[in-house]
Amino acid sequence: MTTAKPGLADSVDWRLYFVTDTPLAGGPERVPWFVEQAVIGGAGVVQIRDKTLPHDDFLALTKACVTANQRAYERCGRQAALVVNDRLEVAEELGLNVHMGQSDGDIREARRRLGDGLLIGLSISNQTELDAEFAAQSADVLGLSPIWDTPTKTDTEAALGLDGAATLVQQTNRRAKTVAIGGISHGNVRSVIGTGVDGICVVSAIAARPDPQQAAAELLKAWDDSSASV
Ligand SMILES: Cc1ncc(COP(=O)(O)OP(=O)(O)O)c(N)n1
Ligand SMILES: Cc1nc(C(=O)O)sc1CCOP(=O)(O)O
Ligand SMILES: [Mg+2]
Repeated sequence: MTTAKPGLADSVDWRLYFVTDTPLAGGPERVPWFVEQAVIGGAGVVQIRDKTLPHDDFLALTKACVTANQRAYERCGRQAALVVNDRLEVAEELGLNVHMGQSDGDIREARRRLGDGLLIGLSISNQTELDAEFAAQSADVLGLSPIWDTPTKTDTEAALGLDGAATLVQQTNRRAKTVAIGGISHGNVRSVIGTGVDGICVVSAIAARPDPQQAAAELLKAWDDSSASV
């Protein structure tokens, strides 16, 4: 077993990928509202990320986000692919996709446990990491990280910049989906889309905005505006 079954990654709309942030939302009880608003605004993927909650609280938060995603579906007819950050046991228990960093454990073990009906994301910060992953591919989507330094997460590798991201996208030969993360805002999103990634991934550009639904809709619209030039 390697990547997920054929067609699964293609069935996801990667263009706008929202990663939750509990402090920015104002606490765990506020996170599901941000998820619902982001999905109604057009996010095709939502990652539940909380680096500090104990297991049971994170499990409850993730379940509440599943419900929020269903509520969004009832309101707008669309729902997002849900991804669990780091916590493979929660992804396994709830039957959700997972995103892992380079230090989050063995991605091949994650594939064995999740099977081929769920998607696995992996953070990639340089060519060496990309080569290592493709030597025995398990990931369906690569988070190119970070594009720029960001106050939202400071323990990152060196920033790739637009040229670094574009080079990595080319090196994938489309063997995996690519999403860009780190420092992406309404002001620079079009330049990131121009690197050839399948999606842009944001935290604060949605989670720190008073109207997350509108913020998401504006970010998604950047794809329409740029489609003539990509
Ligand atoms: C889509 C996406 N890409 C990269 C990351 C960062 O993952 P990681 O390096 O494991 O850092 P944490 O998010 O776990 O702090 C991501 N979460 N999502
Ligand atoms: C969760 C995360 N991972 C990153 C990485 O580079 O791996 S940067 C990041 C946070 C991105 O936040 P914002 O959109 O507010 O810049
Ligand atoms: Mg991680």
